[in-house]
Amino acid sequence: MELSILTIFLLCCVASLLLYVWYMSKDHGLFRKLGLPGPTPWPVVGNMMQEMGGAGLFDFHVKMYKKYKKNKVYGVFRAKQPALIVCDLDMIRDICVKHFNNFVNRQTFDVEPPLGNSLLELKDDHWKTVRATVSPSFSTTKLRKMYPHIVRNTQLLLEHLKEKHERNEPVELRDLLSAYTMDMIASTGFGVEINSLKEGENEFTKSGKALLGSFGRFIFLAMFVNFLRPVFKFLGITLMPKDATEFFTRFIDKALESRKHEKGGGSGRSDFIQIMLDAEHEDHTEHGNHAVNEEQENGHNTETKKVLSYSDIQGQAFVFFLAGYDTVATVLSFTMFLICMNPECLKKAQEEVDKVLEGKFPDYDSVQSLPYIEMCMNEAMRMYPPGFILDRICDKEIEIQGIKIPAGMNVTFPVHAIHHDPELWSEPEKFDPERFTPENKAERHPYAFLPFGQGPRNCIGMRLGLLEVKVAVAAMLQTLSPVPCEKTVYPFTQEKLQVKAVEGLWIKFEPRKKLVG
Ligand code: HEM
Repeated sequence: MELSILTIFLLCCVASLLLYVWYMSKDHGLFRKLGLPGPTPWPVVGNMMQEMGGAGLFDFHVKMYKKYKKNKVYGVFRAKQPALIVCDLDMIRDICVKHFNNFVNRQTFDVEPPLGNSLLELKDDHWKTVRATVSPSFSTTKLRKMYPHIVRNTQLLLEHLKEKHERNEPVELRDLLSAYTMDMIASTGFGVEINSLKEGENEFTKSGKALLGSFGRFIFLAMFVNFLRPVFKFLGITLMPKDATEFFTRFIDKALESRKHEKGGGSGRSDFIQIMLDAEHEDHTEHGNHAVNEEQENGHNTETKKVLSYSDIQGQAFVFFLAGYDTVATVLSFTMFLICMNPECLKKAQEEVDKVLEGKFPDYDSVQSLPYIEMCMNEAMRMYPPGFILDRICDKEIEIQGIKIPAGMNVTFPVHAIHHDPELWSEPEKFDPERFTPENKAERHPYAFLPFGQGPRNCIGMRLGLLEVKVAVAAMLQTLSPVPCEKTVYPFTQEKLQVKAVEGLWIKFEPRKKLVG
């Protein structure tokens, strides 16, 4: 009997499909074999339908965390990839700090450059060298140098909000403050003023959104068809959206190129790329004999600094855009919104600002003395942490707190679920900045609060991020009062896969005090 071409084709399709189902599901018995609990994985998708679909990522991990907390860990499969979710805070501490050398890397998917060359993705010794070189860019001295950029952009934000008030227009905090953050990054990172706040959507905010909005495409390509990567490469298909990546790469290249033609290579400028270029120059002149930087003083990364390659600089400049954009905008918008929705907190925050700043725009030193504003920011980051899930890869098999972790395993910290654990935070859905008084903090496990991760691979931009948010919150509360408006929805619905309010964060601003001097 002869088979028609169509029949052969159909048989090949069925065989490929069966092969695909087998390949994607063959390891799904791993956690059972290891004697570790977890929800039952489905063929091919593992637990992704439960994790990403249904009630959403946040609810899924809150439920699983509650169910398996007593077991310290639970296992899930993201398609064929296993991930061990760690609920035990002592285990998280040991992974991040005590056994850091066995957990240096995050899970990566060979993302193409420049993101692939950034600190987020780099591995092992290459990561250590770049991190040690870039760390001093966030020292007190360097942040002071960047401060005038922050002041200029915050003053533009205040003017913009006053105009909104004059036109009696409400503002959606997330969009507004994303534009402000983009202006701040271009300015503190590259010494360029891009005016997203005034212009509304421009190429910068559009490309920033495109990069952040590519999560679904990234997950699909990296999780379900990763084995086809050579074919993608051949066809020019990338994990990150090409146009947006190229837009930022062109901008970074132009900024780097222009420094070559400036007097002294741009030295005297106080932005992030200049600090990286100066670090290179320092190395040439001092032959690598550098003063100890702040991070080294804190016991992290005692590597000697080395010269960064062009692609290293490009990678870090790119991540300055990516890592500092949505994170800062999220913390800033939720902090302002939650303060606005809790009038007693608003009153306390404004009293503090009035007392400490004495009617003057916050300077670098005065902004360090605003403990109540900091408590409000911490509480907003507890409820809505931008890094709601963090991970590390286990290098060699190890036993931690009685749990055996195999080599190559992804260990994930469910930050959002930990931040909403009622045993750590009573009434976790309530906005209560008092949780962050020094006394209350001292009573809690130090790993109960993880907005910037922990250990040598924590957020390198933490101090800059906190500074940007604190200056903006203080300056807004000093001269304006946030008030609810007709469009305000509170409590709001959180999106299923992003730290975002479905209905938006709408408020109005009313004028308050004028600055002196
Ligand atoms: C309030 C704002 C911010 C929040 C909440 C935040 C949060 C985080 C978190 C949770 C991580 C992962 C840490 C870990 O795995 O332990 C991280 C890593 C990182 N962040 Fe931030 N971030 C913020 C602002 C910034 C800013 C302004 C920059 C830069 C310019 C930045 C650059 C980075 C980089 C480069 C990494 C990777 C570090 C490494 O792997 O060595 N972040 N951030």
